[in-house]
Amino acid sequence: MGRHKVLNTPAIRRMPTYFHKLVLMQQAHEEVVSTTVLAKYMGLEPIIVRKDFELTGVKGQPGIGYKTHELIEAIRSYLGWDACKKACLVGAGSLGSALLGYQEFSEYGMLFTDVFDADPEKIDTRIHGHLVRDVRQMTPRLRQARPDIGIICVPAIHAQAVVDDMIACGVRAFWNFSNLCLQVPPNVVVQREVIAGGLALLSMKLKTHDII
Ligand SMILES: NC(=O)c1ccc[n+]([C@@H]2O[C@H](COP(=O)([O-])OP(=O)(O)OC[C@H]3O[C@@H](n4cnc5c(N)ncnc54)[C@H](O)[C@@H]3O)[C@@H](O)[C@H]2O)c1
Repeated sequence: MGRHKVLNTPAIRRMPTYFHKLVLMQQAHEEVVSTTVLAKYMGLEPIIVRKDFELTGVKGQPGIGYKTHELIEAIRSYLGWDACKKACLVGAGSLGSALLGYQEFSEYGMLFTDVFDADPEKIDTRIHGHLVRDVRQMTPRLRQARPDIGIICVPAIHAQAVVDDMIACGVRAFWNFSNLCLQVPPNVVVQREVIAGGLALLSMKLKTHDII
């Protein structure tokens, strides 16, 4: 069995927040940034921020900090946002349409190259400029287009079948928005996104702070 590098998930989850703040700082012509400033902004200990930046390979100057543009590029490279990834979205409903309209994905190196749906009302229409194709055309199209990422926005009951078809076409990474834990072979990676998880945490914070 292949050995996988253990990912520092909390650090990876913090990277986009650093990135967005650094871009704002760059726009404000702040050419140098210290870990103390970022740590205060994020409510973290400076040592955590320093260790996170170490992962990217960027070098700061003691007593001065990091060059903002170098840090931005180091984070971009560490996250693989400097390489273009082709994404195929299946299920162009409420959520799928919202994702298709999110312009910033291109800054993170992700481009929508294919969109599929099963609804005759949506097929052959354009959503945020992206052509929606009949899901029955998916297999021949994907064998040719070879997307890097499959984005799953279909109802849970259809998600596994859609993913199985995509795996058969060679798709090896899935961003799963459906309310289903997908079963995939070991050479396939899945990242499940659950907005309800954030809401659950917020609800618990409300409860424990006795706000409601
Ligand atoms: N992860 C989250 O936090 C989160 C948030 C919202 C919705 N969801 C989930 O995302 C999915 C989509 O939600 P929505 O609100 O956009 O629903 P929706 O009904 O608006 O959209 C679903 C779309 O999938 C299409 N579809 C159905 N079966 C298909 C198939 N076999 N092949 C291709 N397309 C097919 C439908 O025609 C429709 O356009 C659901 O599974 C929902 O539970 C998850």
